[in-house]
Amino acid sequence: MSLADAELNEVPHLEHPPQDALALETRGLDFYYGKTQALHGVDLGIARGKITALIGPSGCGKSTLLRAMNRIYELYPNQRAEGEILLDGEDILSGQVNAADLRARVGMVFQKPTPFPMSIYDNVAFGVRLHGSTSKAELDAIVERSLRRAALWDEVEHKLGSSGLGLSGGQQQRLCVARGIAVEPEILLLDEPASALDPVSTAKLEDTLLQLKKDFTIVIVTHNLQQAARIADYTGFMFMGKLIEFAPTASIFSTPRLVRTRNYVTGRFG
Ligand SMILES: Nc1ncnc2c1ncn2[C@@H]1O[C@H](COP(=O)(O)OP(=O)(O)OP(=O)(O)O)[C@@H](O)[C@H]1O
Repeated sequence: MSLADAELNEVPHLEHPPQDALALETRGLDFYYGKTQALHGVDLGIARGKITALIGPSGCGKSTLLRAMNRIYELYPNQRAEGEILLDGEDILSGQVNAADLRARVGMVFQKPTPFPMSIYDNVAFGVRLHGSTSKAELDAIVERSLRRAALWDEVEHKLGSSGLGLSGGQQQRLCVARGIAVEPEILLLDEPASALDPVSTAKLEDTLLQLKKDFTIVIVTHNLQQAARIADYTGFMFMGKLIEFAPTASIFSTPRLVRTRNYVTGRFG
């Protein structure tokens, strides 16, 4: 049952998971593109072993927040984050955490499938090779396990030497998931991973993510509200660079506390 308009309010409502359940947390996170501030004091808690969805209108800061979590923005000039991002309690913005190590712990899958121009096998092995020496037998096992977990093994096991670019869009995206999890990250970030996929490939990717949350913490940015409702345990609603509502997904969709969240999830603006 929805709350009456009078009961909805404008004060941010953040119902985060308990502190000891958090894999990652942002505290007072601000983000700047040059002089433009794109995030304003974001406090967000990401529960370990769950799927958290970030939703909100275009330009509200969803991708920016995601990109802060593994400091990928550092690869671009004039982008900076201020505040704290705690990964297992350690502040990754403190200057003490090496970027390469961080990105092995917090992997990312982008909106458009981005297989490297190399074989399916080498795509998955890429990060593992980068992060240390592994025997051929170990590498074979990691590649197979990662492709199985990404629900792609059955479709590619006989063509591991073929180019990753020869796969369909949906397969390419699952290949990127396999590449991301091959290094056993703690957290997998996905930025609109299904936006370029057809409904069948989208359903497959969603099933894959539901399987993966047994082993990984997942954060997904999506425009697709049904997708958030289907797969996310927690959902955060962002508006103009602020996280204004955060709660278990069912509450966000059935009993949103803020007028803006209600209007967005019921399709009144977006
Ligand atoms: N490279 C950039 N340089 C300057 N401003 C940027 C840059 N990238 C994003 N912004 C601005 O930061 C704000 C947040 O953008 P962001 O991409 O995080 O939003 P979003 O919620 O992910 O949007 P969308 O749903 O359209 O992808 C926007 O106002 C955007 O214009």
